[in-house]
Order: sequence, then structure tokens, then C-alpha cells
Amino acid sequence: MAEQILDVRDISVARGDVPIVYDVTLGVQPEAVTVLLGANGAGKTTLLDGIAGLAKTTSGTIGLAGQAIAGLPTYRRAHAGLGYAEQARTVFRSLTVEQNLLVARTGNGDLGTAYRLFPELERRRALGAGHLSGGEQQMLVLARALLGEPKVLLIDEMSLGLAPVVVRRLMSAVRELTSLGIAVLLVEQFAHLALEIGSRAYVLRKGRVVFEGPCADLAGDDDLLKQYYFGTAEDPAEHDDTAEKVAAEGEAR
Ligand SMILES: Nc1ncnc2c1ncn2[C@@H]1O[C@H](COP(=O)(O)OP(=O)(O)OP(=O)(O)O)[C@@H](O)[C@H]1O
Repeated sequence: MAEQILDVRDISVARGDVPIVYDVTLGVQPEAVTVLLGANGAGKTTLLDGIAGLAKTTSGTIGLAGQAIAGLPTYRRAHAGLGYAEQARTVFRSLTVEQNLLVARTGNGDLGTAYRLFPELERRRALGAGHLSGGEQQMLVLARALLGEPKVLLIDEMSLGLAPVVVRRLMSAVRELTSLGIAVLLVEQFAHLALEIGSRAYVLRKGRVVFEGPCADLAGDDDLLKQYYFGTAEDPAEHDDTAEKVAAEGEAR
């Protein structure tokens, strides 16, 4: 496998004293999108929180561009180059779009780059961010993350509540992030769209990696995906709407 810019080895993550993620090994390659999939409750957010230092890792190592970061507080992981667009992350609604970007800028972060990626935001630069649509707010979240100049960006379910056409737009922006030199670890319920832009995929079930391989191996195969999400025989007690979402998304394509 190619060199990895984010090298997660055997990490276990707990919420309080409750173990949620077990012995996960995962690699993110430079300038590529790595996709992390799994049913609701599989532990995806917990894993990202563990990598970012927002949840307690009880074992394992995390390397970011060769630097060991597992023992560092969250802000130092950010300084080392780890960006995190958290699930349901919001913008400063009372500030304008441009003020939101200025507040997020570190070092040499260039607003021009953010506006080239999202011309929608440039057109609304003087507008209060609270007046943006849901999709535009998510663009602003990504643009703010970009201005933190991350080497690796963790993105957690940016499509929550958005229409598929908007999600497609966001996905193409995520792909462009990689051409700016940013590696992405993408958690996404719209699995097909994520697999279209990703190179490598991982599927998490009950806190463990049950699939690792090229996105192409999962793309277009709903049955295989469901099998990895739920196991060969789905346990009705664990049922959630993810399978329907995968199927509905397939039909909508
Ligand atoms: N703060 C917490 N304290 C205790 N348990 C938690 C906490 N947060 C999440 N959990 C539990 O951890 C498990 C994994 O949740 P997590 O949010 O990481 O999953 P996920 O794969 O991101 O799911 P979703 O797609 O619903 O966000 C779930 O069973 C959840 O109930």
C-alpha cells in the first residue's frame, strides 16, 4: 500500500468507561479520499472523535505525517495538521460568510482558494451565514476547515438532512480538496456517492473493521454493502434505516 499520511494502528476508543471501537487499524493516503462506512451506531463518529482527541483512546497509536499524535490534546493535533468537520457542525449564524472564514483562517490560509472552491460563498460573502441554505452552510463548514490548512481532514456526515443533488455538489468539492493537497477521511451515509469519489474504503460494524479494500469493490453492489453493514443475517434488534437508505439511493441513481 502507498505511504499513509494518517496511520491509525490498533486503536480502541471508549465513551466514558464504555468501549465502543475495538482495535481499528486504518490508513489514509495523501491527496485521496478514504471512505469510512457503517450502519447507524457502528462507531464511526466515535472513531473520528478518538483520532481527533475528543474521545478517549484506550490503546493503539496514531501517526500524522510521521508524528505520533495519540497522546496529544485536540488543539495540538489540529496544529499538527488534523482538521475535523464534525457531524452537525454549525457556522456562526450572526457573522457574515466572510467573517466566518476570517475567524477560521490560520497562518497563510487563503480566502481566494476557499472562494474558488465555493463560488456560491463568494457571491454571498456579505450575507449573514444564518441566511444560507443548509447546503451552503455545509460548504462554509468545509471552507472554514480548509482555511485551517489541514494535512488530513476528517469529515463526519456532512450530508445530514440535505437533498442528493446538494450532496453531489459537496462530494465534488471534497474531491477538489484532495487536489489542493488535503487527504480526507470521509464518513458518509450516502455510501454510493462517497464510494464514487473515494479510493479506499473501510466498513465498521459494532466497532470493528469488517471490510477494507478499494472503493470499487463495494461500489454498485448494494447486497455486498448491506452484508458488511449488518452481517450475513441481519439482527432485527439492530435494524435501522441505513439499509433502506442504501437501497433508495441506489434506485435514485
Ligand atoms: N457520549 C456517549 N456515551 C455513551 N455511548 C455513546 C456516546 N456517544 C455514542 N455512544 C454510543 O456509541 C455507539 C456508536 O456511536 P457513534 O455515534 O460513534 O456511531 P456512528 O457509526 O457514528 O453512528 P451514526 O451514523 O448514528 O452517527 C452507539 O451505540 C452510541 O449509542
